[in-house]
Amino acid sequence: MATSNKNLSVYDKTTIPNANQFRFGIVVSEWNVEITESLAKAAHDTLIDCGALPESIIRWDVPGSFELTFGCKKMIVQEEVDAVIAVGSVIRGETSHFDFVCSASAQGIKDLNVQMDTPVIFCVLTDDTLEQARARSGGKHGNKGTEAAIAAIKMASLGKE
Ligand SMILES: Nc1c(NC[C@H](O)[C@H](O)[C@H](O)CO)[nH]c(=O)[nH]c1=O
Ligand SMILES: CC(=O)[C@@H](O)COP(=O)(O)O
Repeated sequence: MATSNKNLSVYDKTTIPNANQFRFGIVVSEWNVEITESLAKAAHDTLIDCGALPESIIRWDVPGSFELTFGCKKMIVQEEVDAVIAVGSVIRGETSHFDFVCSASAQGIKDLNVQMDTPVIFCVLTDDTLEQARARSGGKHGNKGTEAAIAAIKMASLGKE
C-alpha cells in the first residue's frame, strides 16, 4: 500500500500502550531542516499525546542522515532510552549521492536494530522532490513523524505487556 493510500498521521490511541513508562530519544538530521523540524515536532507531540513525559524525551541533532546511525548508537549507549527515532529527509539532487545517503542511513539503522537491544525507528523521508517531502511531513499524506512515534511506543512495549 503506497503512502497515498494511508495517511501517516492517523492512529487509534485505544490500540497504543501508554507511553508514560518509557524514555525516548529523537535524533534529528539538520539537512532539509524545514522537513526534519516538522517531522521531529510531530514525533514529539505524538509521544506526548500518547502519555510520554516531556522530561522523558531526549533530542540530539546531527549534520545529515548519514550521521543518524552514529547519533542513534551514541544515544542508546549514553542514555537509557527505550526507543530511538531517527529523523531525516533526503531529497534527490543532480548526482547519485542521493542513493548512497539513503542506502547508508537505511542500512545503518537496520544494523542498529540487529546489533543493539533498543529499537531504532526509521523516520527518514527519501523523496525525489521537496513537494513529496512536504506532503509527508504535515501535508496531504500526513506526517511520518507521527507514524514513527507510534512505532516507537509499540516497539518500546514489545514483550513487556
Ligand atoms: N543531500 C542530503 C544529505 N547529505 C549529507 C549527508 O547526510 C552527510 O551529512 C554528509 O555526506 C557528510 O557525511 N543529507 C541529508 O540528510 N539529506 C540530503 O538531502
Ligand atoms: C541527497 C544528496 O546528497 C543530494 O541532495 C546532493 O545533491 P547533488 O546530488 O546535486 O550533489
